[in-house]
Amino acid sequence: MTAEPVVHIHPDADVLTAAAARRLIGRLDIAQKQHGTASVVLTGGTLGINMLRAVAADPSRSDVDWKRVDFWWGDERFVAKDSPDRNELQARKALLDLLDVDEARVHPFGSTDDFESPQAAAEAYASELRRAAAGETNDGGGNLAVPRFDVLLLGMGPDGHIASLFPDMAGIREQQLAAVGVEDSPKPPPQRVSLTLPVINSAEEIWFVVAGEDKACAAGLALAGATEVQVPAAGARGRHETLWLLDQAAAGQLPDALRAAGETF
Ligand SMILES: O=C1O[C@H](COP(=O)(O)O)[C@@H](O)[C@H](O)[C@H]1O
Repeated sequence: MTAEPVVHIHPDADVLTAAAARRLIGRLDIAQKQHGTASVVLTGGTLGINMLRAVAADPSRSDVDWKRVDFWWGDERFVAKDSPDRNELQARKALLDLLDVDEARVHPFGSTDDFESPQAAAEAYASELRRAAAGETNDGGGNLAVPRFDVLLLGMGPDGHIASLFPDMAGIREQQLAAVGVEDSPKPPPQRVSLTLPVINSAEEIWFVVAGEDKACAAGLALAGATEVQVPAAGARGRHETLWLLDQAAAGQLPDALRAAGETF
């Protein structure tokens, strides 16, 4: 089962990140009430990190018991652990360092400090996913063993890339592995590690958080039926919800029917 995209349009990037942050807090609270724990897959990128800052600033963040939240990442730049390029480091500074988290539930990708290649870091992440999946029944990843992801956040590049899956490259075509190493990312830094599309699509809910005119063309193509190889964002579908949280500028080239059906906030 996969969910058709639903579009929410916000006036600007600040309103969008504040609304997405409030929504995430509410969703994690519900997940904890249902399952005892909650899990979120974080994204890097401008909006992804600004959204985490907005979670930190939201007074309702105390609704969530952050010690019972698992934090995963959709992708990582394969650089040194203390590099400012690391999605993990940016997320820690924006949010995790301000919360009382259980470090055993924080699952960053490995860095160049620990692994010789992005492929080795990807294999290790797949093993960590398998370990976390043990004891959970989640068949969403097909033959890939993955834990339950309550919410998976995605930014999107102007080329339509999601996580570190780029148009017309090997990563977006990968169906057998849970995570892949990337050697030649068109966006620097060139070496990266990423979840694959089947694992992304095993999430209960996928939320795109996208702002800016430079993203409008890719958003329009993704929602108008482009293939995932052309526009990787087109292939991401949550099991129960696929939400496109956009600002007005990013929504500028949506198909008319979707724009009309989209909720404006
Ligand atoms: O490099 C990356 O870029 C994308 C999009 O970032 P943005 O700054 O254009 O919003 C992001 O989703 C990904 O996690 C990150 O590694």
